[in-house]
Amino acid sequence: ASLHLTIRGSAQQAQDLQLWYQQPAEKWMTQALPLGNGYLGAMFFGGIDKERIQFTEGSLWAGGKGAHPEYNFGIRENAAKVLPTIRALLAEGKYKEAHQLANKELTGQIHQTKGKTPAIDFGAQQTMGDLMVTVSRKGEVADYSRSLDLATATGSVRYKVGKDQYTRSYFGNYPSKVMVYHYTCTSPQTYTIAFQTPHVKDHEAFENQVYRFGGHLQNNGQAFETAYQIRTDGKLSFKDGSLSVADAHYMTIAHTAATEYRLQFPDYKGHDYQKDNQMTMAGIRNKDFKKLQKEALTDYQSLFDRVQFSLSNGPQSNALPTDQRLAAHYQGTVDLGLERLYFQYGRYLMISGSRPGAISMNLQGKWNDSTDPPWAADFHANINLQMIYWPAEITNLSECHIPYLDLTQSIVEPGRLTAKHFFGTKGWVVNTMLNAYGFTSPGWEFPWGFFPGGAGWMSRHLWEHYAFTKDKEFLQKKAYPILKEASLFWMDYLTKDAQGYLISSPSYSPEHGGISMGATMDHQIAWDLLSNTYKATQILNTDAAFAAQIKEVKDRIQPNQIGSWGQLQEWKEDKDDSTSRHRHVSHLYGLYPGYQISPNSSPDLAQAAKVTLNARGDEGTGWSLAWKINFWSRLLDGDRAYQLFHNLLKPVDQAGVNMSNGGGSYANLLCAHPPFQLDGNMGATAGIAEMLLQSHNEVIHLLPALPSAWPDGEMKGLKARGNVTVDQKWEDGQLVQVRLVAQETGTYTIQYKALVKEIRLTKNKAITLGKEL
Ligand SMILES: C[C@@H]1O[C@@H](O)[C@@H](O)[C@H](O)[C@@H]1O
Repeated sequence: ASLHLTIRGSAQQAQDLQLWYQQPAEKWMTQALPLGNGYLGAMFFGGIDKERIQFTEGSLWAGGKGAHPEYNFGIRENAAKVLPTIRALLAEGKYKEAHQLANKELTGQIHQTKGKTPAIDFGAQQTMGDLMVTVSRKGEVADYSRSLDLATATGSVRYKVGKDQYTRSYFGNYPSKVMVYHYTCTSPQTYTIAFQTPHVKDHEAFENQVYRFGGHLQNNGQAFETAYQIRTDGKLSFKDGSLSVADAHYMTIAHTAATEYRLQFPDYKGHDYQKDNQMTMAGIRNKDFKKLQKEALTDYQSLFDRVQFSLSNGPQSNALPTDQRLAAHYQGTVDLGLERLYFQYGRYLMISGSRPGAISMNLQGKWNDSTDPPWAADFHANINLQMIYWPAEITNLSECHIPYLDLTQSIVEPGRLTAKHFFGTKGWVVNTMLNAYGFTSPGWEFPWGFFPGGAGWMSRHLWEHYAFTKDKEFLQKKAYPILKEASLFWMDYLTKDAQGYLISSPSYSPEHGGISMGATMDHQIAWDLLSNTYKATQILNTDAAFAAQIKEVKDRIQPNQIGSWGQLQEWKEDKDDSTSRHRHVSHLYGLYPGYQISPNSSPDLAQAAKVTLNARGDEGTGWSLAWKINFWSRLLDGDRAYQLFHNLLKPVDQAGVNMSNGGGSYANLLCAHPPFQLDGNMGATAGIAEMLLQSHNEVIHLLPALPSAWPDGEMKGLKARGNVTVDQKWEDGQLVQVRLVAQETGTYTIQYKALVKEIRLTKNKAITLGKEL
C-alpha cells in the first residue's frame, strides 16, 4: 500500500513548538516562562516597562553545618538497636507501640535554626534573586507577545510602540555557562539593570563592563556571586548598584552565577566560585551576541533534534495563546499540536535544567523563586526525583542524566552512615528525601520520613544508564560498585518471616498506611536491585560468590500477591482499602519503572495491577497522574494512558498545596501538584515515549500502547535498551514503517502486536522494515 502521510512542513512544525501569550506574566509559578543553561534556572515575566528575570543556581542551598554546628546529616547514633523490638511488636500486631518506638528512634535528627529561614538545618534550595530591567518608551503598546520556542530554546518578548519595534531574546548557553538576555528597539532607548536578592551582600563592583555581586546566605553563610557583562551601542554608566544604558538600539546582558558549593561529603564547599565567574566572563569576551546565540543553538539542537514527534490528520494549530489552548483542549477541542508540544516541553526542561558538571535537578528542577520553597525544593526520593529523570534515556538525552547519577554517587558515603546507625546494615541507604548536604537519614517524623527503598530506587538509574548506552566502562567503574553496596543493604535488612519469606520490616509504603511489616514496594525494589546487580556481575564476569548469594536472597523475597478483591496487595497482609484513592501507588513499582510485572511475563499480576488502578481512579496529584500514564502504557492500554495524559492537561491556577485530586497544568504548562513540581512534566514526557516504545523485558516492543486519539503519526529518535535508536511511522493506528539503528552488532528481539521476531542488527547500519517486520 502506498504511504501518503500528510506530515506538516518543518517550518509549521517548528512554529508549533512554541508556547505564547498575549500579555506579560504576573505570577511566577503559573505564568512566568522557564529558561536554563543546565546550571542556572531563570523565569522571565515579560513585563513591558519593567522586566523581572528571577533566577537561581541549583547549588545555592541553605542548611547543613553552616546552619547549625550540631548538624550531623540527621544521624542518630546506633538507633538500629530498637529494630529487633520493633520487629517483635509488629509480629505481635502491636502497631501503635511499634510506631511510637520508631518515631522516637528511626527519625532523622534535625536542629531548629532560630530566627532563620528555613527553620531547620535540613535547609532548602534558595532563589538567588531577580534581575530587574527597565525599558523606556513613549506611547501606547501594541501587538504584544511573549513566547518560548522549544525548537531553539529561546524566550521572546515583542511589542510595538508607534512605529518602534521592541524585541527581547533570552536563552541559556551551556558551553559558555551564561544566560543571555538581548534587547533591541528600532529607535534608541534607555535601560536600567539592577540585581535584587533576599540574601546578604558582601561585595559589589563594576569593572570592564562586568558587574559582580557577591553575597552569602544568612542561614548558613554559603557564599555565592552573580556577574553580568553588558554589551551595547548606547552609553553605559554605573551608580549605586544600578547600571544605566542610554540611547541604545541594542543591549545584551551575558549573565552567570556560582556558589562555593562542592558535591563532596562531608563539607560540601570549597568551590572557587569567584574564579569560576571570572573564567566565564573572560571566556565570552570575544563572543558577540550572534556567536553566543549560534553556540547555544548548536549545543541545544545537538540534543533536542535527536527526537522528532509528529501527529497528523488532526487540528493542531498554534493560533490560540497557550493558556487558552490548554483550556480549549480540556473542554474537548482536539489539538494534537498541544500534545506534541507538551511532550517536547519535557525534553526542553531536561536540557535546560540538567547538564554534566551541574548539580542534579530537584523537585522544581532548577526553578525556584523562594527562600522557603515547598518541601524545601529538595531531592525527594520516594517518587519525585526519580520521575524527574525518567525521560532522560528513552527520549535520547543520556547526557542530561549525569547530574542525577553524580548525585547518587555522592550520597553513598553519608548513606553508609545511615545504613549503619539506623538499620544496622552494611551498604548504603537513603530515605524519603535528601538535601544538598548528605542528609540520607529518615525524615524527622515517622512514618513519612522512613523509606529504606530510596537507595535501591535511586540506583536503578545507574543500571538503566548502562542498559540504554551499553557503556561497559561506566558499569564497571561507576554503576556496579554502587549497585553492589545498595544490594548489601537489602541482603542485611531483609528478615525471615514466619512463612520463611524474606520481608522488609519495619517498612512503610510511601505515605500510605502507617508502619508495616512487608511493604510490597520494598520487596519489589529489593528484587529489582538484586536482579540488576546480578546481571551486572554476569556482564562484568565478576564476584561469582556474591552473585550466587544475590540469587539465593532474591529468590526468597516475599513474592507479589493478589488480594481478596483481585487487587495487587500493597502489603504482605491483605488489607488494601478498595475505596482508597491515594496518590502513591507504590506497589506497582514492579510494573513501572520496574519490570517484575508485565502482561507478557505475569498476566495475573498485571490483571491485579489493573484492579488496583481502577480502584485508585484516574485523578490525583500531578505526578500521580503522570505515573499512571506509565502504568497504563506498561499494561498496553494506550487509550487509558491517553486519558490520564488528558487529565494532566487540566488547566489549574491553584498555587497552594493540594495533596489529592488537584493535579493538572498551569498556564505556562508547568506541572501542578499543586504547587509547581517538575516531576509531572517529566513523568508525562516519559509516559508518552512509553506508549510508543518499550524495551524493559529485552524485547523492543513497537507501538505497545498507541492511543486511538493518535491514528497517524511519526516518532523518530527514541531509544530502546541495548542502545538502539528507533524511528516509527504509523497510519490508521497501524505501524507502517520502522527504522532501527544499533550501536552494537547483535541479535535483537522486536515485537509488534503478537508478532515477535529476532533480527540481526549491524553497528551503525540502519535497517528499515515495513509492518511485516
Ligand atoms: C514532594 C512531595 O513528595 C511526596 O511526599 C509526595 O507524597 C507529595 O505528594 C509531594 O509530591
